[in-house]
Amino acid sequence: MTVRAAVAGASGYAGGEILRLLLQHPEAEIGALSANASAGQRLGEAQPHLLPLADRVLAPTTAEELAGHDVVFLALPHGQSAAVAEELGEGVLIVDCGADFRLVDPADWERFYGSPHAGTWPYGLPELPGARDALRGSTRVAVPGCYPTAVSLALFPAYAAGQAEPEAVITAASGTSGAGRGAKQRLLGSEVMGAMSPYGVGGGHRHTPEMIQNLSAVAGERVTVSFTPTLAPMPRGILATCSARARPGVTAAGLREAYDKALAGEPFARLLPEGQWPSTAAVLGSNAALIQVALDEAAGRIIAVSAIDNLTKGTAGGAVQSMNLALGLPEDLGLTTIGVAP
Ligand SMILES: NC(=O)C1=CN([C@@H]2O[C@H](COP(=O)(O)OP(=O)(O)OC[C@H]3O[C@@H](n4cnc5c(N)ncnc54)[C@H](OP(=O)(O)O)[C@@H]3O)[C@@H](O)[C@H]2O)C=CC1
Ligand SMILES: CC(=O)N[C@@H](CCC(=O)OP(=O)(O)O)C(=O)O
Repeated sequence: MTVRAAVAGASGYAGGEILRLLLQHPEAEIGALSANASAGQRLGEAQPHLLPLADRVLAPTTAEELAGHDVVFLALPHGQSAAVAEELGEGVLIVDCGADFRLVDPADWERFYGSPHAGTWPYGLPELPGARDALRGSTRVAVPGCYPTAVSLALFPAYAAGQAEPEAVITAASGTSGAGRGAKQRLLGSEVMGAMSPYGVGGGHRHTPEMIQNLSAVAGERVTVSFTPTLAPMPRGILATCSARARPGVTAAGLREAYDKALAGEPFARLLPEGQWPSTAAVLGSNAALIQVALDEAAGRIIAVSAIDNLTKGTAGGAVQSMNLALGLPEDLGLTTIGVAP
C-alpha cells in the first residue's frame, strides 16, 4: 500500500520532523510540501537535515496544492487548520498537529485560544483508553499538544486504576523547539542558554484544559490540574514530573501493578524497570515515552515522571502513529524507539 502524503507547514519544526519520519516510512511517498512566507524556496534552506528532499520547492498552502493525496499533515499555527480542512473536504485523511480540533468543550477553546471553536476530532494519543479504537479508520486526527502527551501518559494509569485523587500538580521542562520557529524574545540564545525559566504560571497555559480533559475522561470525574511549564536550555525534549495525592490504601506494589497493566503491550509508552528514571537524552529522535512511578509514602503522593521528544512522540511521531492506525497499517510502521545518545 503506497500512502501519498502532503505536508503543510513543511518549513517549520513540526513539518520538518514529519518529513524526517515519512522519509523512513516504508509505505509513504512524499507529495506536496507547502509553507507560507517561505513558499517558493527550496526545502533545503529551511530543513538542511532532510537531504533527499533538499531540492523540492515549497508551494503556498492552498487546498489546490494539497489536493490529490491520501493523507495531508497540517503543521500550521493554531487557528489555521480549520479553513484548510474544510476546503479539502471528506475522503482524505487529515492529521492536524495544531490545537484546533483537540478540545471537546467550546468554552475551553474560546477561553484559551480566543477564537470560535472549530470542532473536535478523534484524539491522536492511542495509549489512552478508547482512543486507539476511535483512530482506526478515522479520516480526521487531532494530534495532542506536546505537554499533554507527556503528562497524560505519565498519569493516566494511576487514574485508570482509581489510585489517585482528582488533583494533579505538574511541572514540565521543555526544549525550545516546542515553541516553533518564529522569533520570540524569550527564546533568544542569550535568554535560554544557561537558564531554566517558568512561563504560563498560575493556570494560564493553554495545554491545561487539554490535560484536564484527558485525565478527567480516564478518572470518570473532574480532575483539577495545576501545571507549570519551564523552558530548558536544550533544543528538544520534555521531562514531565507529575504528582497526585494517593487514594487511601494505595501501596507501592499496587501502583506499579497498575502501571504495568495499563502500559502492557504498548509499542511506545514504556514503564522503566524499578529504580530507573526517565531522561530526555534517552528519547532524542525516538517515538518512545519513558515512564516511571513511585509512591512517596511520607507525603501520601504518587509521583510519575515521563520523558518524550516533543517533536517526535510529542508531535510528528504521534501523528505518524495515528496515521498508521487510521489507514489500517501496523501502528509502529516507520517509527522507532531507538534514540540518539549521548
Ligand atoms: N513544536 C512542537 O513541539 C509542537 C508543535 N505542534 C504544533 O504544530 C504546529 C506547527 O508548529 P511548529 O512547527 O512548531 O511551528 P513553526 O513556527 O516552526 O512552523 C510553522 C509552519 O507554518 C507555516 N505558516 C505560518 N503561518 C502560516 C499561515 N498563515 N498559513 C499557512 N502556513 C503558515 C510556516 O511557514 P513559513 O515558514 O513559510 O512561515 C511554517 O511552515 C503548531 O500548531 C504547533 O502547535 C504540536 C505539538 C508540538
Ligand atoms: C517550549 C514551548 O514554548 N512550548 C509550547 C508548546 C508546544 C506544543 O506542543 O504545543 P502546541 O501544539 O499546542 O502548540 C508552549 O508552551 O506554547
